[in-house]
Amino acid sequence: MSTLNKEEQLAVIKGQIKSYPDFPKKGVLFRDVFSVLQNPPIFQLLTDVLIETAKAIQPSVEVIAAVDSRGFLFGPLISLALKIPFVPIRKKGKLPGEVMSHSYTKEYGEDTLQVQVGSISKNSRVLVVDDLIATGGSLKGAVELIKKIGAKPVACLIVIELEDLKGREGVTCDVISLLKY
Ligand SMILES: O=P(O)(O)OC[C@H]1O[C@H](OP(=O)(O)OP(=O)(O)O)[C@H](O)[C@@H]1O
Ligand SMILES: Nc1ncnc2[nH]cnc12
Repeated sequence: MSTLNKEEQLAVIKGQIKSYPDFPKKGVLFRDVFSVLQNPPIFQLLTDVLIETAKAIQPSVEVIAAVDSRGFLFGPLISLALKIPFVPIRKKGKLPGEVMSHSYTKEYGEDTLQVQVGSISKNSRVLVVDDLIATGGSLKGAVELIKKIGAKPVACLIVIELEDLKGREGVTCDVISLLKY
């Protein structure tokens, strides 16, 4: 794998992603990132590419935040490699203590995200991680929450981008995606 250039590495990862028409609703083509995790060498390759990409972000990031739940597959791995804290942004009702909330619309429904007040130091530079951007509702919600608690979203790092849905347009920081559909 290591002899492949970046473009070839991304092509190998993309080749592992399975797509399911009409899931979870008619008209949605579901891109299943879990299919990558079923192949350890390709999961390792994806993890390495994410870590390398996160390390190159300028200004350097101080905290990794990831979106419940598929963002949790990758966010902690990146935080360990960069030796910086990991903070979860969870769906409503899952986090104890004082939280801030943001409701939003996504490709196949509505939801509310929450973050614990005090989980990220004020003015910290944050990288937001998720598996996929569709309409951008979830990512936009996560970015707004990070701002609400006084931290600074520097960029979002996403595995899969559904470009036709133009989700990145609503997100108020840089969006870096590895695989475009
Ligand atoms: O750009 P959007 O239209 O907001 O859609 C993208 C979001 O949808 C999926 O999460 P989902 O809410 O289905 O939860 P899950 O990760 O727990 O499956 C995906 O993991 C993203 O977080
Ligand atoms: N098309 C899609 N595939 C996988 N996850 C999604 N989340 C929102 N839209 C999605």
